Amino acid sequence: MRFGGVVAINGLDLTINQGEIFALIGPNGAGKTTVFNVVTGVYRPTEGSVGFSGHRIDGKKRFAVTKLGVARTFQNVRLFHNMTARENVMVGADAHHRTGFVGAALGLPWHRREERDGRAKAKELLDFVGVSHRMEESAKNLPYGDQRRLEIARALATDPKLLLLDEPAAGMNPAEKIELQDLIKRIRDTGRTVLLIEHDMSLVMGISDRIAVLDFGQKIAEGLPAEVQNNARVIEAYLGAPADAS
Ligand SMILES: Nc1ncnc2c1ncn2[C@@H]1O[C@H](COP(=O)(O)OP(=O)(O)OP(=O)(O)O)[C@@H](O)[C@H]1O
Repeated sequence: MRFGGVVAINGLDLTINQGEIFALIGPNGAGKTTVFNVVTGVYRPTEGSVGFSGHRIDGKKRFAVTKLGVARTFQNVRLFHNMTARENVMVGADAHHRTGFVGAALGLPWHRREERDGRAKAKELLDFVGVSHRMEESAKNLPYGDQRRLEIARALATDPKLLLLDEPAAGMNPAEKIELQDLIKRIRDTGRTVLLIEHDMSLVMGISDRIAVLDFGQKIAEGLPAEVQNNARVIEAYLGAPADAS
């Protein structure tokens, strides 16, 4: 993937298995968020392809990728600040609803049923992420850690097979990180696949089934947490010095 003269991802070959927690790590600017943007249809890759669940999805529109079962959260929280937590989750679920705007405006019966089901589903998801006690509060009044979990609930509302989390632990305190770790495992345990970008190494090492390391748009290592942690190229990329330098 190029942006003018910048090659953000270069010859990257990644296979993520169904039902695993896969982490994408690497120094700032390595290309991690660009991978998310290419997978979710924000950018059409200048070369290469992306396959998901038997479909080729590179270049597809964002809503089409969502419909196929891919959802994401963003590096910076993106919520509807004046809507309640529950409404934010219901908006997330709209990607799968039948009626849309016209049905809502006409008050069609199946729209009313969807609305009722949507409210119940939203509560369930907020319970699942641990924010249901604040579901009628405006998103902007939630503590930061709860906003991040609300974002995850909103992404889950589309019932994704693959969930992409972009730095979910950023700005969280240690207790919130432990809860997040547990939440990500529970998401995987419901049968979903999780692709994670994260800078917090203890979180990454603690929950990932496999890890790939990017540096300047290229994959420099891939494997189990213990393998990646001890890889000389990875240590070099992070420390910015040859691995054997003393
Ligand atoms: N829309 C864009 N236009 C131009 N350059 C871009 C664009 N998006 C990303 N880049 C460039 O691509 C490279 C990879 O950026 P990317 O945001 O994917 O890195 P990252 O690994 O997610 O970094 P970070 O950990 O800091 O979020 C950077 O050099 C960045 O400046």
